[in-house]
Amino acid sequence: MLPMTTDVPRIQTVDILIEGSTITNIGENLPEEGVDVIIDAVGKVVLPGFINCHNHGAMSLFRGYSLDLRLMEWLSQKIWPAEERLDADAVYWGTMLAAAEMIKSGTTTFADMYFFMDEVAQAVKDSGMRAALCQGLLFIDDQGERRLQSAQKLFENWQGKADGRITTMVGPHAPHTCPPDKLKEVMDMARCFDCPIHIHLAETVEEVEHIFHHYGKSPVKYLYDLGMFEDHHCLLAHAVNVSRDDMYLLRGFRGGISHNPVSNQKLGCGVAPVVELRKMGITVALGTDGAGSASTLDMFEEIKATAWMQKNRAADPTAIKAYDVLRMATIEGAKALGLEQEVGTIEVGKRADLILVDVEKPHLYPRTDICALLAYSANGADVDTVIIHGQVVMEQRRLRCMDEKEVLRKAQRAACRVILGQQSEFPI
Ligand SMILES: CSC[C@H]1O[C@@H](n2cnc3c(O)ncnc32)[C@H](O)[C@@H]1O
Ligand SMILES: [Zn+2]
Repeated sequence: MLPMTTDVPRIQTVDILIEGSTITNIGENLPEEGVDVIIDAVGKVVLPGFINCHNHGAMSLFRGYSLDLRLMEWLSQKIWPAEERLDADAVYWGTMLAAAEMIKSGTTTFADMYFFMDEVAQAVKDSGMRAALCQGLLFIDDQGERRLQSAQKLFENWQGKADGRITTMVGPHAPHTCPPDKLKEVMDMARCFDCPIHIHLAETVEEVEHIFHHYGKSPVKYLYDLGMFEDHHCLLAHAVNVSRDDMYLLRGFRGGISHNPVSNQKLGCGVAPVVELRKMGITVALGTDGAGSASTLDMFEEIKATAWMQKNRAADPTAIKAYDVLRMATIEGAKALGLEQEVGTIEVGKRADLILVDVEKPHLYPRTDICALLAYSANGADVDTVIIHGQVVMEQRRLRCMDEKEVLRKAQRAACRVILGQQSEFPI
């Protein structure tokens, strides 16, 4: 196993004992008496499950729909009109589709910001995943107040539910969709619930220009001056277009950044200064964003994209190493969500959120440096078995908590309804 507990890679050949939802012992040749289920991990590498720190799960319904546009055109002309046709059933099956894909590619925890959060939470409960959920709070129409009430209901109904697999956050969408008075209200709400804040920040140059035009400062400085980084735990999605001054303002803030490189590349947003942020001691985790922009929810793709983009940005292949990026996908993700006491490493006392990666494959031979093979050569289809909260949710690539065919069928039907506005099928 690769426990991700140390700053440098440490591979151990050991047994892992799980009792209930918790890892209770790690060691060589642990006794088998009284153990109900034994999983033989020969030929596999056991890792902590990946933590996808920024997603809009039900946007998996928009995969392949409306591509090759700038962010604000994509959102305002295509996605937001389609999202008006969303209903509870569509969000449930869209999130189940996302959960199926995430589990099958090794993700055990995800952060989600969306609408119809009762259905998102139900899908998390049913799929067996762990998630940090927030109602998306946009104030661009007359629905802002209703969304604030939904955020309160999400906290009241779901915080700590599904055996503790669900936690909640407060989710102002972005500086350009939330006016300052609403951001203050949202910060009060986060303080009152003792919840983290999850927000998109500095994703595009257009956002930076928009905020500069209205407030005469950068998006980071705008949130800083509002007091967002004073005492709140914040999860900042993107932070691509940040200056050196912005980075100094962020130094020491509680929480972390979700770097989402595939979505950033696809939308032409730029390359986040990950190496510099990390050098300043800022936690940088990984996320996919919704499959509408990222196209897949496979964290192995984010791991590779991070490595390639940062090496290229620095014109230096030593700028970020395979193990650094694996840490960003695991323990750094746990820190960004405030869940580092629970998940992110394989340690006695932590929740049993583990993945078994099958390395008996041509593209993972010869057995040289395991970290390099996992970060640069493996892909989601190499994940064989997934355990979340002590429960085996996938074994030999078969999902155990959902009927995969039903999920595909129901998601297809929902996507037709939401995108086409009717029950008809897409032309092939
Ligand atoms: C308020 S719920 C989430 C909201 O965000 C939209 N969205 C999806 N991807 C992005 C992105 O990359 N940047 C900003 N906003 C995004 C989604 O469509 C929902 O409306
Ligand atoms: Zn997003």
